[in-house]
Amino acid sequence: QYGYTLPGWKKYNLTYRIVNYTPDMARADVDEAIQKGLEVWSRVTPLIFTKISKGIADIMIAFRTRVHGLCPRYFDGPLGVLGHAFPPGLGLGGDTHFDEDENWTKDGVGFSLFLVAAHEFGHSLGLSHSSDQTALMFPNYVSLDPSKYPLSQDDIKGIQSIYG
Ligand SMILES: O=C1CC=C(NS(=O)(=O)c2ccc(-c3ccccc3)cc2)CC1=O
Ligand SMILES: [Ca+2]
Ligand SMILES: [Zn+2]
Repeated sequence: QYGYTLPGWKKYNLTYRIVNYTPDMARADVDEAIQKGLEVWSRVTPLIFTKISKGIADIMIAFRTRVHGLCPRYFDGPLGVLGHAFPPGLGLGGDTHFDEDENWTKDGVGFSLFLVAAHEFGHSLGLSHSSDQTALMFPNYVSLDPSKYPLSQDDIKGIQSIYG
């Protein structure tokens, strides 16, 4: 008990809401990419994610550009930063924004929404960047084959140190 746990959610049952959709992809494909991005983490923790369609969820997901709403961070147009997410907490905590100026894709040209979402949700759950270049939490986008299990041992060690 002398150790400390990283700031994570104090509960295992988290809600998420997709506030708006990118025109780049079919709605069903966005729903699936987000759901799979969350499943990457729920598979290795006791976390349970429940999708809600109105009201305030723990993890509010939105596609935004440039300066947007009350968000203290802004986007930079095409390329560069693809998304950002806030660490666990009230209000903005856990919220995840994707840069609508990117070309989002399921399996074609552009950035894989599933991969970027899985990375950003790592932040929403309390993880920071990893120096392990095979890690999902590595700071640079690597177009992994999404069908491959994107979590590295480093990611699993990190998330289980918060939600063991
Ligand atoms: O906190 C930050 C600040 C900058 C970021 N850069 S990004 O949006 O271009 C980004 C970089 C890497 C990824 C990624 C890394 C490994 C696997 C899949 C995606 C996703 C988004 C991502 C991020 O989460
Ligand atoms: Ca951008
Ligand atoms: Zn934002």
